[in-house]
Amino acid sequence: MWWRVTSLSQLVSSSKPSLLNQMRAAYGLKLWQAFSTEDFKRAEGGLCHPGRTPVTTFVLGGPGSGKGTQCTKIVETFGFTHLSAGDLLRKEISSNTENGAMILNTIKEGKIVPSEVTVKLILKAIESSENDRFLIDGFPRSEENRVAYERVVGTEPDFVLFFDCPEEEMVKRVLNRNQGRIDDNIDTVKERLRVFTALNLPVIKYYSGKGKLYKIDAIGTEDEIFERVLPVFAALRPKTCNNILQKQAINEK
Ligand SMILES: Nc1ncnc2c1ncn2[C@@H]1O[C@H](COP(=O)(O)OP(=O)(O)O)[C@@H](O)[C@H]1O
Ligand SMILES: Nc1ccn([C@H]2C[C@H](O)[C@@H](COP(=O)(O)OP(=O)(O)O)O2)c(=O)n1
Ligand SMILES: [Mg+2]
Repeated sequence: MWWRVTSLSQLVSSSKPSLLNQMRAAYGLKLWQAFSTEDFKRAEGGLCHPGRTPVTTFVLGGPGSGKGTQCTKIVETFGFTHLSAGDLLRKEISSNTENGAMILNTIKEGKIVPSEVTVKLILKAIESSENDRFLIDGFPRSEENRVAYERVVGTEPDFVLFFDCPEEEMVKRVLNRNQGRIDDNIDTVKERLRVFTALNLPVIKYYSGKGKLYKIDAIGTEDEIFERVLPVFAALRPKTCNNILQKQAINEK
């Protein structure tokens, strides 16, 4: 199997008190404040300008798998900035920009907008934010997306979440989403599922091969799923602390 099996499953198996509450007790109410900028610093250089080294997490999964729902919870708990590629594209449509009509048609047909357009929107959003940790939701949706991002940004994401959900459940959720979205209909969702399998699964497989993928079972209540997400972020701290300690040791020599 090519999925990365995280060694964190023990952490989520018994949830009384919940892992979230255990972490709150350990770090205080606003968990993300425990993850200082220093914790997240990696190599020299930066994403968009010198000295800037944000943490980036890609959030993947089929339509209706719960990406947006879980991103909201991650933001509340860990202080990430949520950048939904779909939201950025929908904003282009409602602002009547030069690409608006093309984006609308592409989304209606369940296809993928050219990478150049989407990467530019994501970069603009990162650059206009002061934050140093980003959840990039619904991107990359194809190898073309992935390669374009890496070419422009010059780095890979720190890790990738994949919400694994059966098709039947995804269809049910999309058709009940009730947000007035032009693509939340049976014909578009069928095409989106086809596109997901053909174009997005190879990206997921790619990150699995790189050891960056965290596969999350997306069946259950929103809170149950979030309990599965938590250890992925909790694991950031010791790892990055180790890096900092190593750096300090080198500097002190
Ligand atoms: N665990 C869950 N169980 C049932 N419904 C869910 C769950 N998580 C999210 N939903 C609902 O399913 C729909 C799709 O969720 P959303 O977060 O928009 O998914 P995505 O961003 O992956 O398309 C929304 O109406 C949301 O409220
Ligand atoms: N990287 C991306 C992300 C979204 N899009 C387009 C095509 C997608 O079907 C729509 C909607 O994306 P969005 O992430 O909002 O959809 P879901 O939350 O998975 O239902 O936007 C894209 O073309 N390229
Ligand atoms: Mg979404």
